[in-house]
Amino acid sequence: MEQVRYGGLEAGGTKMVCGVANEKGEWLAKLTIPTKHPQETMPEIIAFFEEQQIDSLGIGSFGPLDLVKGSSTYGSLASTPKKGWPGYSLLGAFAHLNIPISITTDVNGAALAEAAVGAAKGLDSCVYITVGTGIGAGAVVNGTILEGLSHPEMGHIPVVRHKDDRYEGNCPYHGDCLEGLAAGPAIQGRWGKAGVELAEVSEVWEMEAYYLAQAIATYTYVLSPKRVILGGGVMKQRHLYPLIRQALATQINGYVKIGDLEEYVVPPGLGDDAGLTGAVLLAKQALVQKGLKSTNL
Ligand SMILES: Nc1ncnc2c1ncn2[C@@H]1O[C@H](COP(=O)(O)OP(=O)(O)OP(=O)(O)O)[C@@H](O)[C@H]1O
Ligand SMILES: [Zn+2]
Repeated sequence: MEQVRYGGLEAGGTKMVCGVANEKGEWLAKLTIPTKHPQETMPEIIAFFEEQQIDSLGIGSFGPLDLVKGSSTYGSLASTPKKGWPGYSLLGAFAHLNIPISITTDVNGAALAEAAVGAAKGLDSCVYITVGTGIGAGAVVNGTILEGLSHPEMGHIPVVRHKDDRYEGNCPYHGDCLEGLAAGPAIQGRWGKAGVELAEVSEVWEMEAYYLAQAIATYTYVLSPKRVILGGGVMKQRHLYPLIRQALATQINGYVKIGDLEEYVVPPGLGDDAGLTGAVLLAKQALVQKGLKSTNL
């Protein structure tokens, strides 16, 4: 029998990573191109997947996305500031391939990949948070990615301000939500320099940890995940991990029995392939759901 070919697309605001993998998860082909206007970027991606003769496709995309079941614009990008992309249907772009397609957020894809083969391997729940230009989080609950009305927007939860924080916050929708106070651009806006140049300034990271710990406490109370994975550019400041664990312990104050915090709050287990791995797992699930394949994942 010919081998199955799973297509994965990690659609990012900066770059598009495409890959094709077989059943064993071995990469058969890959393509990375910069994200420009969709009219420029998408034809190359579509041609790649056509040529690769994939059997199903998984997409983990930057958002916000319309994932409202039954919506006529299901699988389209919503109000992104990226030129040309609002309203663009990622799902529609591949409809003519006539294959099963599954689409979710990049962070849901990353959570799925981490739960399957990464830092939460063997667990049936986790939350994956990225702290970069924005803050986003995805979750696996009972072995399945979490979607509902559409997809979660965990980066935009309200947080209690740090007593020394005078920064107004920069979320265009909420001002001082989590993303508005703690994503990379908020660090730059508050302290006047990019995070990478502030590595030695302890107040910066103490405040950052205070906000991220609040988010983790909230996700812990609401979702009760078995592990929380933190990635993204800002988390390259490795000293943030112990600071976050400490702040989390203080904030939860023993109310939830978490166990070893070093095992609860962890860095990603997958490297640069995380997004693509998640996308390929979605492709596998899409094929199984269509009944075209019966093996378990
Ligand atoms: N080593 C570092 N230390 C602190 N901050 C960093 C570091 N590297 C990158 N950043 C910050 O992370 C942000 C970029 O995040 P990231 O590298 O995850 O890219 P991104 O893909 O644009 O983010 P997003 O996933 O939100 O779209 C910038 O605000 C940058 O200042
Ligand atoms: Zn917000």
